[in-house]
Amino acid sequence: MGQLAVVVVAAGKGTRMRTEESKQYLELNGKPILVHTLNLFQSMPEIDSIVLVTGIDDVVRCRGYLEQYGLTKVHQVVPGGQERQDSVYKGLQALAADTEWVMVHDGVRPFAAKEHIIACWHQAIETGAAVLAVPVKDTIKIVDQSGTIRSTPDRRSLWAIQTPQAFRCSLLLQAYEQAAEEGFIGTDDAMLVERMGVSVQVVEADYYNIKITTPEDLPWANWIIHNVRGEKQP
Ligand SMILES: Nc1ccn([C@@H]2O[C@H](COP(=O)(O)OP(=O)(O)OP(=O)(O)O)[C@@H](O)[C@H]2O)c(=O)n1
Ligand SMILES: C[C@](O)(CO)[C@H](O)COP(=O)(O)O
Repeated sequence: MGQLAVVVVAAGKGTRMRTEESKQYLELNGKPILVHTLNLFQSMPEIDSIVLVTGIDDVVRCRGYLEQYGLTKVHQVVPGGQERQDSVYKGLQALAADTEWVMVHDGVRPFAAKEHIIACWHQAIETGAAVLAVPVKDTIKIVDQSGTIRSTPDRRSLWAIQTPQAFRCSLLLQAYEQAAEEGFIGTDDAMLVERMGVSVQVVEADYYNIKITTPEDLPWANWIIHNVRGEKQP
């Protein structure tokens, strides 16, 4: 089926978390959040290799984690860029030349379910590109600068997009090259593929696959790790 690699991006500053330490290094049940995320892919036989993208000042610390936590599938640790998109692009450029399939994943999403990750990859094998997502539970409004509601999209067609996002590697690289040439910045990887006119499929996941973003996510993450993922206290 060809080599499957994961690019895990963890070069963000975690501004919205408002902690001194960047959120990917905060401890959850005795280990950094980022290590939980890397362990997830390390433990999956379907994954051949991992490229880790970190802040320029964190490369050495992260290389230390590889040894400390037995993360043997992480073949490259590369410094990221200003925007998430820059970091992903650097990760893609570090992939081995024979990588046929790539998944991009946020370093601060430690709870993606393995069966959903595999379903996402299988969907990408069928159609070229797929992302995990959940139907939105709230009513979403389009609101203008003055705070006035302009429209209410039909909720049945709204999905909250997660990672991993899986692609044929050559397709995603082409999308990133084109976006770079045209100065386009998107908020996820699929957007860059969509704007090439290529269809991206959604694969339904679950609501536990949170992106740890703001302080109130931390107690929720702590609950998930024990009650959903079944980890014992260290
Ligand atoms: N220049 C960047 C920005 C983000 N990320 C990564 O992209 C993922 C999702 O981004 P987000 O949750 O927005 O993280 P931060 O950018 O760190 O958070 P904030 O926007 O609050 O500063 C995170 O794993 C983050 O480390 C990255 O690798 N490089
Ligand atoms: C890629 C992503 O996680 C999908 O939900 C999200 O768009 C990342 O956005 P952020 O601005 O980096 O939080």
